[in-house]
Amino acid sequence: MKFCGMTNLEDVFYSLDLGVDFIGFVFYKKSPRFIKPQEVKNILKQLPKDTKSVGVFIEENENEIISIMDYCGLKYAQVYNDLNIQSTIRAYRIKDTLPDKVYDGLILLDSLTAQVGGSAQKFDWSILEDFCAIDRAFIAGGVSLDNIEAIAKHKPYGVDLVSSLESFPGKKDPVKMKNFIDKLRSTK
Ligand SMILES: O=C(O)c1ccccc1N[C@@H]1O[C@H](COP(=O)(O)O)[C@@H](O)[C@H]1O
Repeated sequence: MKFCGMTNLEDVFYSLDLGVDFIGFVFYKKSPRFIKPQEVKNILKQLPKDTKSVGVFIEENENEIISIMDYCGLKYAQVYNDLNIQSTIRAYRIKDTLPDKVYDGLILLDSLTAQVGGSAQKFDWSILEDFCAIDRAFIAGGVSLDNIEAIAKHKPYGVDLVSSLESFPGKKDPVKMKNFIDKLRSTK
């Protein structure tokens, strides 16, 4: 499970307490969850060394991504193009069909909407039936307490969510986080 769009230490600590596996930080300046590399570095140095931290990169090139990851101490880069970077989560934006060929490692499927990411919009999950890479795919886009059972049926590697956990963009609601985790655990 991945909780993304972290902007503060309190939300990160609580996510880890709840047992969230991947913690995401958005470096896209147009996002309301944008966080500066310096703040991410400061947060990460206060976390256990094995925390699976993820930087979300939209506009940066390979060298810029590697430089920010090294500076912050990030473990994974979530990227939206084929890039030659180790430890990526390759994100694909889905309208109504899945890509014919997908990257070898972890992948992420989010809905294609006017804004990139954090849209709270789901794609048609019925297309996941028989998807050959479901066991290494995070499903994102509008995942919430109300639809976790529908997505769990497809047995993805994980789910990734932002909007449904927030009290406002950039700030997580602890009650929503806890309720989601409780529902997810009772669904498995
Ligand atoms: O969260 C953002 O603002 C964001 C901005 C740019 C790229 C990705 C972003 N987050 C990703 O959005 C989806 C989930 O969004 P939601 O649950 O539908 O709100 C997930 O992949 C995040 O990593």
